[in-house]
Amino acid sequence: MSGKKIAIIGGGNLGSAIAKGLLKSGFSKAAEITVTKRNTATLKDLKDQGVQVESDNAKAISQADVVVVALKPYNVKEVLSELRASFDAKKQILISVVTGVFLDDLEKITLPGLPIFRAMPNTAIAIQESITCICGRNASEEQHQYVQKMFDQLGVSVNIDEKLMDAATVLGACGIAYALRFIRASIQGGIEIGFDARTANLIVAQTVKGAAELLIKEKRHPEEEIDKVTTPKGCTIAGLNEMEHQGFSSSLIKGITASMDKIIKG
Ligand SMILES: NC(=O)C1=CN([C@@H]2O[C@H](COP(=O)(O)OP(=O)(O)OC[C@H]3O[C@@H](n4cnc5c(N)ncnc54)[C@H](O)[C@@H]3O)[C@@H](O)[C@H]2O)C=CC1
Ligand SMILES: O=C(O)[C@@H]1CCC=N1
Repeated sequence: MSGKKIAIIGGGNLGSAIAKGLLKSGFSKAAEITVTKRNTATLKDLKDQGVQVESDNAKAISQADVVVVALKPYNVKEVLSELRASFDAKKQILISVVTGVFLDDLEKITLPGLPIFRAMPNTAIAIQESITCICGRNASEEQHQYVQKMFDQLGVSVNIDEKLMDAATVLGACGIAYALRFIRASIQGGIEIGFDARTANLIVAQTVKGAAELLIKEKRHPEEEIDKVTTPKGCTIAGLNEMEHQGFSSSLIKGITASMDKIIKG
């Protein structure tokens, strides 16, 4: 239990997922979390669990020890610059999960010297299975440890250099969508070869989970595991090679670089 009051500014997809993850993990009590949104009606689920929902950002920030900003990138400057007076650089830390807004910009919009972190999680944070890349400035060792502990409760966290934050956005945050699209395509294939959608979904999702666990728990390289599956002249290699002839790996790599270009060039 952290004991700190956390204000999440912007209770959309990610802001709400963070609140749910903090609750489920036991890192925060419901009464320690405030989630803000202009129209709080859609936050009923969180409110029913005892989370404070609020449309007044200034009030939420001034009562918080930790401010998590989960606004859309184009809203950040406008919203935060009006809230400058609510921050306290001596007592608070700011954690931004916003894509493409630098530590430099965040410090200019808020207060000089305010301990500021950028964290890039993905939506699996709602079930404590996110990968979250973190970087920060102006923070003490204790504050760094707090932020890392917070995101470790919500999955796995890794400290990175800020210059890799856009790449982290693509690989981890966008990555969950790429993985889900792989799963959806596999389900469609599974239906074509005879399964009903529900059974295909279960088989594919558990297969992907197993593949990921082999890499995470056993620290194996994917190709080492693939070699164990590909019987000579067998059906796996026939399928894999056809996928590669159709551009499977190439399309993924091109998709990843297209996402990166979109962040960099807008
Ligand atoms: N959705 C995702 O998977 C990820 C999103 N991000 C980043 O997180 C941020 C939020 O993304 P989403 O949650 O997907 O967007 P979203 O649009 O679902 O959430 C933003 C929320 O901010 C609220 N909002 C707008 N103006 C406000 C104001 N003045 N005061 C309080 N709330 C206000 C909106 O009503 C909305 O609910 C973005 O910057 C995005 O780049 C980062 C990693 C993953
Ligand atoms: O698509 C987006 O722009 C956001 C950033 C990472 C995930 N969703």
